[in-house]
Amino acid sequence: MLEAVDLGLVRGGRDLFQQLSFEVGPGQLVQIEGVNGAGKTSLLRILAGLSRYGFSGRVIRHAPLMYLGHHSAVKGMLTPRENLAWHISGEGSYSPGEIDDALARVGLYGYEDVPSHALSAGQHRRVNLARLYLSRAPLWLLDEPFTAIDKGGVAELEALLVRHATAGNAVILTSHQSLSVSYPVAMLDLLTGLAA
Ligand SMILES: Nc1ncnc2c1ncn2[C@@H]1O[C@H](COP(=O)(O)OP(=O)(O)OP(=O)(O)O)[C@@H](O)[C@H]1O
Repeated sequence: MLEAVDLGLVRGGRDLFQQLSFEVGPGQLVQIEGVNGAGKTSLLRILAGLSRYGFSGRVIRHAPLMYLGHHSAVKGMLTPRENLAWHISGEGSYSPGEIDDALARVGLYGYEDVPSHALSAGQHRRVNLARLYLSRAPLWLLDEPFTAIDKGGVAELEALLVRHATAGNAVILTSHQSLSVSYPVAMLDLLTGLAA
């Protein structure tokens, strides 16, 4: 689904990674590991095609992807329903029922029409995560998807990622926590590459 070939990135005079090559195929759940500032977000943005310059190597994408960034892109003036509809408008057409169903799946039933500035940090993240329930992209690139999510939400999200991978899709994510899933998680180290 995705090939990274000889990727290299220097930031602030520091080599974050060099000659990093790996392939991610159907069914794979890949976790990028590394300490704060190691370059996980930078790599994910390169993989997503959001960083076009400043790195060496190339990325070959064989499948449509969805990227969910670290920072919440939820507009405070809009409701969760409006935010979600806006975010997924480029991916296809969805009925109001599908949008409400996605919000319900992330625990936002009853909050569909509340201005988003009145929601908590975790609820903001959940508005973003609702996009995954509507996504038709086979490859998901997720930057710290568990941030600010409570225990129940983490378990549901883990189950969703496993379902996505099991269905022959792929997920690449950054996270500082280990996933509690009964599914193989391939660890991607920025210095040594993808563990077999
Ligand atoms: N726009 C930028 N300009 C210059 N340096 C940057 C920029 N963005 C990130 N960096 C630097 O690149 C390094 C890697 O940042 P990145 O956000 O990719 O790390 P990370 O592994 O995701 O960290 P964390 O676990 O803290 O989220 C950091 O040292 C950071 O200071």
